[in-house]
Amino acid sequence: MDRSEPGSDEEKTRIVAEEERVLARVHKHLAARKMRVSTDGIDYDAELLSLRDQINEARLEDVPPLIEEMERLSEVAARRAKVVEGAVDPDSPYFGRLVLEEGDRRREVLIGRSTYLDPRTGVRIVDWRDAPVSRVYYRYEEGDAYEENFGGRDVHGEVVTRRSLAISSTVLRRIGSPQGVFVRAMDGSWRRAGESASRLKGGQGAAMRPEGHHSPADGNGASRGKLGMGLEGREDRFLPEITALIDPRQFELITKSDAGLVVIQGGAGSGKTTIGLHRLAYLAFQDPKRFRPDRMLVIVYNDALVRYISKVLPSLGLPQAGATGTPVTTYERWAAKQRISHLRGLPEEYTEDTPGAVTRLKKHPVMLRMIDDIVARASAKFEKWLEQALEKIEGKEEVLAFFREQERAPLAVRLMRLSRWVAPDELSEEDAALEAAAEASGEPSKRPAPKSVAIRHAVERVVQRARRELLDVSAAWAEMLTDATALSAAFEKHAPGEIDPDDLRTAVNWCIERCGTIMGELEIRRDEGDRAKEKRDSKAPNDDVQRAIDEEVPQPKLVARKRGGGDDDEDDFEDGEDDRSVGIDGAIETEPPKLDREDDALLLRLVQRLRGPLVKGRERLRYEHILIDEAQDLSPVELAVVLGTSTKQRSVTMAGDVAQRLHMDNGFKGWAELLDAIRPRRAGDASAPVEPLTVEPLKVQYRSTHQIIEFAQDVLGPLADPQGGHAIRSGAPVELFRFAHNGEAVAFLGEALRELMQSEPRASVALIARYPEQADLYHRGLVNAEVPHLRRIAEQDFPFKPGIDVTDVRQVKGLEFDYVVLLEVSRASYGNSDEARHLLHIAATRAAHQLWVTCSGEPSPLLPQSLRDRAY
Ligand SMILES: Nc1ncnc2c1ncn2[C@@H]1O[C@H](COP(=O)(O)OP(=O)(O)OP(=O)(O)O)[C@@H](O)[C@H]1O
Repeated sequence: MDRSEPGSDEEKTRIVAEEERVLARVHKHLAARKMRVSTDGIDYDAELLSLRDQINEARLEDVPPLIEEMERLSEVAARRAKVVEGAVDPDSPYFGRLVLEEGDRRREVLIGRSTYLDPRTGVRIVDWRDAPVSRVYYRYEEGDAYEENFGGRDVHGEVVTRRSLAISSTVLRRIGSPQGVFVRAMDGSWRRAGESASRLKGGQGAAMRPEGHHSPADGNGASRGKLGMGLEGREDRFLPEITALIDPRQFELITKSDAGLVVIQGGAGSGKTTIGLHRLAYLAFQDPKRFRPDRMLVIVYNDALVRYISKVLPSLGLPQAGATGTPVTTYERWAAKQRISHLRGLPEEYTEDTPGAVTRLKKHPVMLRMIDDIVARASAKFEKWLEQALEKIEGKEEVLAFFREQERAPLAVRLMRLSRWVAPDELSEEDAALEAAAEASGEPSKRPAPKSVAIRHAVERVVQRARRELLDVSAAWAEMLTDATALSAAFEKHAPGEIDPDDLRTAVNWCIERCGTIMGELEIRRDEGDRAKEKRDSKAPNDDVQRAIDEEVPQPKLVARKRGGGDDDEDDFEDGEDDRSVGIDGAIETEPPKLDREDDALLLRLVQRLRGPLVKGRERLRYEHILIDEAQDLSPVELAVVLGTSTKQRSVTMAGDVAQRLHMDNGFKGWAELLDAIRPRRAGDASAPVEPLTVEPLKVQYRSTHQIIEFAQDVLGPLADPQGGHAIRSGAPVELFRFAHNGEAVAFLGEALRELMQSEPRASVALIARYPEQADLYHRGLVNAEVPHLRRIAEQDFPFKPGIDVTDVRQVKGLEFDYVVLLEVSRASYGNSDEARHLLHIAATRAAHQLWVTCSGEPSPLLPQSLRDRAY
């Protein structure tokens, strides 16, 4: 469309004027209300107190109307409190405007982040989470007829006007309407989005608009060799602003049923994280009691996202993460915390150099089957002991039947139930707490308990023994990882051909060495703990559920073992910092034993299956809703552990993208396979219900331009999903720049970046290398080239501010930047492997508007041929 035709200017003027008028009216009203609230507010408390006095003194027949009046008044007071306190932010009071026509009635509804209704003035702001009005906003377009149920009434109507608005610091800055997107420039003038961008490019007609629809004629190379799209005045893409733009498909996912597992699969930048977080906010609004913020959990991929999301949660109406807020964490942090709190005494540090073969083994879905087998073997062993102990006692069959009926519960719970059943009068507080914690794991049997003292004694003896010998999680873990025969049999049975025998050997050898040391240390500490315990008053009440089921004695922090230092056993377990051992000859000695990161999941899964659900203090650790972002990068065992903390309704959102896998060794094959792997399988129950699986695809990739998405799909090669999504914006072509030497590359980029920072000081730029060392090199070079606003990001410490972040590809997952330059996309950095394809895909799709690729050696074979042909 020709943007300069007079008609479109009139349209712009009319729409802008309309919206400015509405905003002025709302501001005027809000200012007046502020005055009113402070001067003529009714004192509802006083009125209610007076009514209460009247009721006390009233005759019987007068009481009902007084009570009715009291109820009415308290409702009004509550509503008013909600509305008045409903914190309409005058800086940004709403982000959407609807004009609805129902019969001969027309009404205007503004959509915002909280509700504010004033029938007198007709100012009506409705919270976006408040259906059904929000449904009309999100699901219908301007001109659509709708049918909705408002407060029990079926209503037909038409959407006369539907606009999205960006208002910040009280100023209207952007209007989205079917007639076009209008943006306020710094000088206060209004333009259609796209106009100024193409003008900045010398009017060559390349449609580098930050908004609008993609047209194939766009992107004709007008910007070759120039970084920057003239994004002055562009809209903020941060979460709060996106609430206005959510599309009907995304809205459908946000408002999905509050029970069951939902998998959102979507290409890079299709809004998975956005939707997951809005879903959290929506659920909390619909049922604030159940979805209390602190009863939900958000697991994201990295620390940068933890920081970013914690910061934006309040804008979605959820309190800041903290004691009462929703915990936002990475899986690794969450798992380490749980593991340390449930299994004290094990090392708290992790090895940095876990071999790939070990990771592959420990993350393989077969580990879940191994854990099933361990639990089944332990139960069988217990049954055998029980049978032997009860051999000549009448009623044996009944006891065994009771134990077998509890099959669904973790072993510790089964033992506890059994001993409570035979000796109900010996109910301890711990037992009751454990039962409460295990409530979801199958009901206790209703059989009448046997009275025989002989049974009682025999059962107690066997239960005691089992608690000592069968519930030892660390021992089970060590046994599982070091039994090469059992491991290879399990692979043979469940995943034939999925592990290389050499890999298995390497992994088992590694585990034998590590588990041996760790278990040895644990053994000594237990002995010491036992001795210490003996000294203490052994009858001291212990009301800690965790300890009731914890056979391991809590210990001071494990520190380095001195070896070769002579007789210094006494020093082995000092409660102190890491005292790396120094031998007689002064040489640095062996490191203290460490776990592999992957051990956390295995240990925690064993805790869940043997001892019972994870706990927090005295209560079961349970989340009403769990959002797991980048779920494709968790292994089935890790997911099973996290999902084991969801409530019975299992309200879970898993967001992910098969194309953005980073952990190639986590056994991920697809969503269906993943869910199948974590499906509960209980001994002897092959028909356990398969969890209903809904994989919900998101098809529109909002972040990046059509050119960037095409490039990113190309580098995936055979891994690309033919059903993948599509971009809706068009921009500059992706460029490849080849240099003879990286010094030349630095000089070239230095100039382009200096220019960019000058012309677009608000732009966010990422320079993404494959390896940290490359990032260091470029960073140093660019500092010398005096590029301003330069930051070297090595540890996820992105400031989310305009400027240039020089980093490596493993840091950037889930993030986004206006411009991205991929550094050194050479054969050496991105060879022909699946991992390199995924990495390149992830790095490229961080760019919203423009992508450059540089290389000073032989270009990567993953780069599209056409790009290599036209490289600079
Ligand atoms: N309906 C929408 N309209 C406009 N922009 C949107 C919409 N939904 C999401 N976005 C924007 O698209 C970008 C990508 O969103 P988000 O980060 O949620 O995607 P993602 O699928 O999680 O991405 P990735 O897979 O790369 O982690 C963000 O800038 C977001 O604000």
